[in-house]
Amino acid sequence: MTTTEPLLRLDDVTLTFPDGDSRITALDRVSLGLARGEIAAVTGPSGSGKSTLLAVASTLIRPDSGHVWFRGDRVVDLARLGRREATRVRRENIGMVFQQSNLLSSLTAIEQLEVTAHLGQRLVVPPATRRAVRDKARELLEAVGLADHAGKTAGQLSGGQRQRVNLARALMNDPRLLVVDEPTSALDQERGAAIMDLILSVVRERDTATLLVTHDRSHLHRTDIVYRVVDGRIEIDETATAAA
Ligand SMILES: Nc1ncnc2c1ncn2[C@@H]1O[C@H](COP(=O)(O)OP(=O)(O)OP(=O)(O)O)[C@@H](O)[C@H]1O
Repeated sequence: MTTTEPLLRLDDVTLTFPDGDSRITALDRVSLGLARGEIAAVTGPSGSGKSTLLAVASTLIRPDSGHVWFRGDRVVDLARLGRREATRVRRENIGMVFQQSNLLSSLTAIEQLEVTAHLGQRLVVPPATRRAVRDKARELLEAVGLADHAGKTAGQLSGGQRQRVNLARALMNDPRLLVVDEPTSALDQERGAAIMDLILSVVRERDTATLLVTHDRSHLHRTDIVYRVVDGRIEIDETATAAA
């Protein structure tokens, strides 16, 4: 890759899963590039491979073949990393927001963010670092409109509020890449629209490259490019992209 290369580049990525006696092709020779700060929507029918694409882009699954070039401190091929190195790259560079908020039920909103920041650090964290982490967590909770809810546990928050904490947590380590998988599917329409609006505003403001899987077409015009995945193959949705 040269310096003009994108943050993330998938080259001819294929991934299959076992399916009885045969295998199902979840990603079929997928290629795409995502520039720094670019927001890409990923649409397509159920079972077409969207979540699998995000899993590959965020090191959770290694594809059978192809390359997943990621430009962090140095350029690495996520498709070739061992588990340990993949975890390190993910923690340092990639934030994830999934359909369910999967917060730790006993922790308060601010603690959810702090735990993420301290993951991978030494067991004894210096007080100055702890303070800086807390300030950062407060600032992010404020950015997602939860400044007054920092002390509430996951169970004391509504679904929409939990998803806001989830977003703030995903941004805690200033990821170069954010992957977001159907963040509104567990919410009613109004709350879903508010979360989508928040995600798009926050990533744009922070210039965070984002891969956003969504069924909600009403926000596509706020993204930079719209992809469509059908049967594991990816193509640019020219009409939706032109309107973006
Ligand atoms: N862990 C797995 N084991 C076996 N098959 C899988 C696994 N994960 C996904 N698949 C299959 O791979 C294909 C793509 O699934 P994927 O979850 O990526 O689709 P999707 O587009 O995200 O669907 P949805 O919109 O319903 O979430 C599907 O046929 C699915 O059944």
